[in-house]
Amino acid sequence: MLRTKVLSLVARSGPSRLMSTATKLTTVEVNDKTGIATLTMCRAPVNGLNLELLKDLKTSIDEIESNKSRGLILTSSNATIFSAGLDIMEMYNPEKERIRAFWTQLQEVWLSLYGSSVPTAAAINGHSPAGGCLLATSCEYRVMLPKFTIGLNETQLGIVAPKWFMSSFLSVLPQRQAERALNQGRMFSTEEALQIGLIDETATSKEEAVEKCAAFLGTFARVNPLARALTKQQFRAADLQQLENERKDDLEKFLFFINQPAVQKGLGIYLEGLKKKAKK
Ligand SMILES: CC/C=C\C/C=C\CCCC/C=C/C(=O)SCCNC(=O)CCNC(=O)[C@H](O)C(C)(C)COP(=O)(O)OP(=O)(O)OC[C@H]1O[C@@H](n2cnc3c(N)ncnc32)[C@H](O)[C@@H]1OP(=O)(O)O
Repeated sequence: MLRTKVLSLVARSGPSRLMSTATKLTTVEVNDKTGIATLTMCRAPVNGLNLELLKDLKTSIDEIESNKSRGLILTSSNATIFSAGLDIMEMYNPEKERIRAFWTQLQEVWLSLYGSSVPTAAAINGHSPAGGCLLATSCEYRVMLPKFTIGLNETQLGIVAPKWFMSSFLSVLPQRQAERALNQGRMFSTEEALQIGLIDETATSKEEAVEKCAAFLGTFARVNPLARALTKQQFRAADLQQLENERKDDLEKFLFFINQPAVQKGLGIYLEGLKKKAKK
C-alpha cells in the first residue's frame, strides 16, 4: 500500500484542511482557525479495530503529533457506532504472524494516544464497547451522544482486559467503580456514563459533540504548551512505562490466553450470536 509519512494536502472544505497519509480507514481534518485536528475512524461496518485500522490510526496520531496540532478530536464516520472494539475476527482462529502484528499495533496505538503530547478529546457519536472504550478513555475528555453504550465488556466475552486497558479506565473512574464495572463487564448507557463520570458531557448531535470537544481543547489556548504536555506526561508516565517495560510479556500473555481452546470456543459462540442478531 502506498503510504507516506509526509503530510499531504488532498482537499479543502471551508476553513478545514483534509490531510491524509493515503490511508483509507481514517481521515484527519485540521481546522485552519483553531488548529484542532479531527481524526475520524471510517471502517465499515462497525469500526472494528483490525490490523489495518490500527495501522491507520497510528499513522494519523503520529501525523497530528508531528504537525503540532492544537488538539486531537477522535470520532467516527458511522452514525451509530464509535467503535465496536477489537475486530473479533482477528482473534478468532488467528493466523500466527498476523495476530502478533495485530496486538503489537494495538499496543502502539494506545502508547501514542494515551501518551500524546497533544490534548485529546473523544466525540463519542455511537456505541463504544471494549476497545472503543479504550480509545475514548485514552483521551482527556469525552462527549457522548444519547442512547448509546460505553464500557469494558471483556468479561462478558470470556476474555480479560489487560492492565493497560485498566490504566485508561482508571484515569477516568475511581478504583472502586472501575473494578466493579470491569468485573461485571458492564456497559453504561450515555446517562449512566455521565452520572458515574465515565464521560464528561453529552451532546445532541455529532456536530455539537465535536464543538464541545473543541471548547474543551480551547481551554488550553492560554496555557504554555510545553508545561501542559509535561504535566500530562507526568500523570501518565507510570502507566506508559509499565507497558513499555512489559510489551513482550504482554504479547506472549495475550497469545497464550487467546489460543486457549475454551477462549476460542467462547469467541466463536459470541461471534455466532452477533451474526444471528445482525440477520434478524
Ligand atoms: C491477563 C490478560 C492477558 C491477555 C489478554 C487476553 C485477551 C485479550 C482481550 C482483548 C481485549 C478485547 C477487547 C475488545 O474490544 S473485544 C470486542 C468487544 N466488542 C464487542 O463486544 C462489540 C460487539 N458488537 C456489538 O455489540 C454490536 O455489533 C454493536 C457495536 C453495538 C453494533 O450493533 P449493530 O449496529 O446492531 O450492528 P451489528 O451487531 O448488526 O453488527 C454488524 C456487523 O458487524 C459485526 N461485528 C460487530 N462487532 C464486531 C466486532 N467487535 N468484531 C467483529 N465483527 C463485529 C457483526 O457480527 C455484524 O456482522 P455481519 O457479518 O453479520 O453483518
